Amino acid sequence: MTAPGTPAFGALQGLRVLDLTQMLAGPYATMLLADQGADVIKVEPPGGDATRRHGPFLPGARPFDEGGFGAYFGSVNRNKRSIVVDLKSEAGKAQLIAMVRQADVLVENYRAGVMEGLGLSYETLAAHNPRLVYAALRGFGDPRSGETPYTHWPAYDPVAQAMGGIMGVTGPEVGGAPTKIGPGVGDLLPAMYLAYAVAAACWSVQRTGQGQFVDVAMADAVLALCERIVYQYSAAGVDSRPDGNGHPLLCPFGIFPASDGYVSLGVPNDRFWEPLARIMGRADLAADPRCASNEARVRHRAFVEAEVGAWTRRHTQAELVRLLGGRIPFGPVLYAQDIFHDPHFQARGMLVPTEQPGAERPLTIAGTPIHMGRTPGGVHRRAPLVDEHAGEILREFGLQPAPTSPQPSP
Ligand SMILES: CC(C)(COP(=O)(O)OP(=O)(O)OC[C@H]1O[C@@H](n2cnc3c(N)ncnc32)[C@H](O)[C@@H]1OP(=O)(O)O)[C@@H](O)C(=O)NCCC(=O)NCCSC(=O)C(=O)O
Repeated sequence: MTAPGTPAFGALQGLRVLDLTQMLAGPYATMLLADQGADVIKVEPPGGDATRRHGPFLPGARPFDEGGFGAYFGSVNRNKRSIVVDLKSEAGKAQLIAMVRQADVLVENYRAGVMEGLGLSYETLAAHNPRLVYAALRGFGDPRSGETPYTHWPAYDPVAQAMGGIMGVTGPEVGGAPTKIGPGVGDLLPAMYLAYAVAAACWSVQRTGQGQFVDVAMADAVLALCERIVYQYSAAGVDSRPDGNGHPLLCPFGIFPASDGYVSLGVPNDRFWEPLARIMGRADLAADPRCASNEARVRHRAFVEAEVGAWTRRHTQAELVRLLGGRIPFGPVLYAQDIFHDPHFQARGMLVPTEQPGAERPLTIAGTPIHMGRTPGGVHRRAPLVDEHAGEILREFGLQPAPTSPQPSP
């Protein structure tokens, strides 16, 4: 049956998700569900999710202490509705349990033990709804699926990036200190795994009628991304170290200078090496024993990268686009300003204007990279104000406002 608050679009239409998440990791996971049509109800603490205060704020935008939100919150909480429920009050706990009885999924990213401390453990909630898929995202996982020395450590993105192995392979090759990846992959990756796991668990509910506890650790998700360091160490005893802008097994494969910026190219096989050498005006390199195969190029990496780099830096990015685009795996290194003007991202719907309440102009946020032919997802609703949908949500669940819960905003 389709839940009343569910938008009429998306493959997950009809899936009701109670979203008790905060910061980036949990909200990104529920955003992935909401983008495909799930009815994601953000259950916020009194005062709202603290990340509402993170900017930037467009001129005139409603401030966070009046229930508004900055761009950080606006990006990852689109397509969701909001209700404030004080889970530290008896009335609030009862309200959540009543909502759980009618929901399909609950997602939270508190520290291990927080929900138990509130008397709202998975076991308690599953007793009220055995079909519930309960998804937890923590720094080092939940004790239910394996206690570790770090189970109770709080964690943010850099912690997961450091311990999951990705910082150890990122940074300058020579004398390189470990380097953090720009976007919060320590949050975003576990969020993606969690959303995938929720979808899988929901399919299992369809077949068995039973929900389950789903647990993704940030550190594990990052290691899963770094699968190469695992097999390299296992097979050859090779410890990880910063890869620089290249690849330990492929060459040329990385970033090269243009006269006015940088470009990237990936030429691991002869099918692309031969045309690259020809376009460079260096047909001799296609036959040179130092370059004849990927293995030879990896062995003579310094020579190959110097030859390719000496040629690329004589051209502008635009010239290189003309010479190499579509002929070999190639692309210019783009910054945000370039991306806003690039026809590809416009055509693919990746730059989506949304309302930031009170603001004089729309806030552009990143769209969904998922395109589905029959059940398209996308951004259909701006992020919610604090408690914005309390009235309609309570009505849909057949509930009265809890005495401690603020009245719905006008
Ligand atoms: C993010 C955290 C470090 C934040 O730590 P804390 O600020 O100490 O929060 P905790 O989760 O431990 O506890 C939350 C507290 O809020 C209370 N709480 C929560 N919701 C409610 C509501 N609705 N009503 C009343 N009280 C509430 C809850 O009972 C806890 O109270 P008390 O028990 O009384 O304190 C931690 O939650 C954590 O490690 N989470 C798992 C990993 C994770 O998701 N990290 C963030 C990734 S995002 C990221 O890195 C990034 O954005 O960058």
